[in-house]
Amino acid sequence: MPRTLDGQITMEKTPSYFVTKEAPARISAMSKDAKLIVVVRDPVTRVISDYTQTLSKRPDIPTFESLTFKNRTTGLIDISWSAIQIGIYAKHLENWLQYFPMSQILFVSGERLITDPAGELGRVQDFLGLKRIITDKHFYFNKTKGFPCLKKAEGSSKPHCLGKTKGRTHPNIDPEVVQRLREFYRPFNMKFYQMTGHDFGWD
Ligand SMILES: Nc1ncnc2c1ncn2[C@@H]1O[C@H](COP(=O)(O)OS(=O)(=O)O)[C@@H](OP(=O)(O)O)[C@H]1O
Repeated sequence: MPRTLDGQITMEKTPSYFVTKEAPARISAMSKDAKLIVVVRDPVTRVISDYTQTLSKRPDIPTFESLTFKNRTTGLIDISWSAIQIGIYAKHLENWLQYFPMSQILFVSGERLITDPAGELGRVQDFLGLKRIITDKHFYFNKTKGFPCLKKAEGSSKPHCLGKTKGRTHPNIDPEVVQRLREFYRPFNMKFYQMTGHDFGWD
């Protein structure tokens, strides 16, 4: 990681940190004052998104349903599937709270990042102690992409949307399977809302 000069903030992003058991101890050993930012979305949509990403790389993987259930008849969810595990946010957060106080962790809503990117980035800027430089005027809704995009990319005068691997169309999943996943995640979501003091509205 490059050295941080006065007036600079060094940021590092790795999606798997939040769910890696060893990460909190390692990061705390590096810097106890580090601020942690985690983007979380409805774990049910997350697992479908995760599956969509794997499917795009390996079209021969089993169906979503067969990966989700250990036993389809009883509705027993296969919690050994990493895509299911990752969405149990309360469990992962417990690990982090052994090393960091909640005041050093910001959970960004993945849903609001789409519906109100400037609002969510406002929270990020406040959390980092920065002036609110990024505001509504930096974004526009791109109808083709179906997502908000930047009016101007950094160092360029051209608009910029995220790439093709962000915002893929999800396959249709049997509503019964989705319902079962909702039931599975509900208690973990409730616990997560309690721990963070924030209702993300995923039910
Ligand atoms: N502005 C904008 N444009 C495009 N996509 C957006 C945007 N904001 C949030 N998202 C959501 O980001 C999801 C992909 O991010 P990931 O978390 O998979 O990224 S990462 O690979 O883990 O870094 C991606 O998930 P999918 O829709 O499942 O592809 C998007 O829903």
